Parts: sequence; C-alpha cells; structure tokens
Amino acid sequence: MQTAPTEMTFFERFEADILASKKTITIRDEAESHYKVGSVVDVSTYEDDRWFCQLKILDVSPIQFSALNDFHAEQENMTLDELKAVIHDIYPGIEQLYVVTYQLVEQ
Ligand SMILES: CC(=O)Nc1ccn([C@H]2C[C@H](O)[C@@H](CO)O2)c(=O)n1
Repeated sequence: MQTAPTEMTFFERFEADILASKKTITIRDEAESHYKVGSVVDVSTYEDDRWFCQLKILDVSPIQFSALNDFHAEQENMTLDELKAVIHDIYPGIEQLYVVTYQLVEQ
C-alpha cells in the first residue's frame, strides 16, 4: 500500500496564484495522485525546493486529458488551451490524470 505524500511541489511561476487562491486545483499523473483527502501538505517550488505554503487536500478525482474543460481551466486561472498546453508539456501523451483540489492554509 502506498504511503500518502506530505509534500507537493509547484513550478515557481504558479506561486503567486496559489497564494492568492486564484489557483485551487492541480492536475497530476498517477505517480502524484496519492494525496490523502483531509491531509495538509507542505508546498515548495520545484526549481529550488523553497517552502512557500501549506495546502489542505479537499479531493482527488480521476480525469481523462480529453475531458478537461473550461471549469478546470478556471480553477487553474488559465484558459483551457493554456491548461492543455501546460499539461501536455509536463505529462506528454498521458491520458489518465487526477484533479487534486486544495485550499490554502492561512499561516
Ligand atoms: C513541479 C512538479 O513536480 N510538477 C508539477 C505539475 C503540475 N504543476 C502545475 C501546472 C498546472 O498549473 C497544474 C496542472 O498540472 O499544476 C506544477 O506546478 N508542478
């Protein structure tokens, strides 16, 4: 059985949107989908492993790349075309993805 992770990384360019609660989901592959609903994770930048907040995990749900829609994009503070391009860059060719919904923990 997989241990639930207690840490998450984001590209630095998304930090401001996360701290402003403009970005309230992240879409990850199977390897990064094992977050426990209700847990609080420490969040750092991918580039330099700099801690910048904690997030409470509200939901983890499977989604097909082809089923991504405008509501997912809105929750990512992007257009749908931008979101699909970002996902395609990070997870090329991966159809099975997971929507991780979270809430910023005010420090
Ligand atoms: C840095 C890292 O390990 N992985 C990721 C994966 C995704 N993101 C962002 C990009 C998009 O906004 C959403 C959807 O995947 O999450 C990220 O910052 N870091």
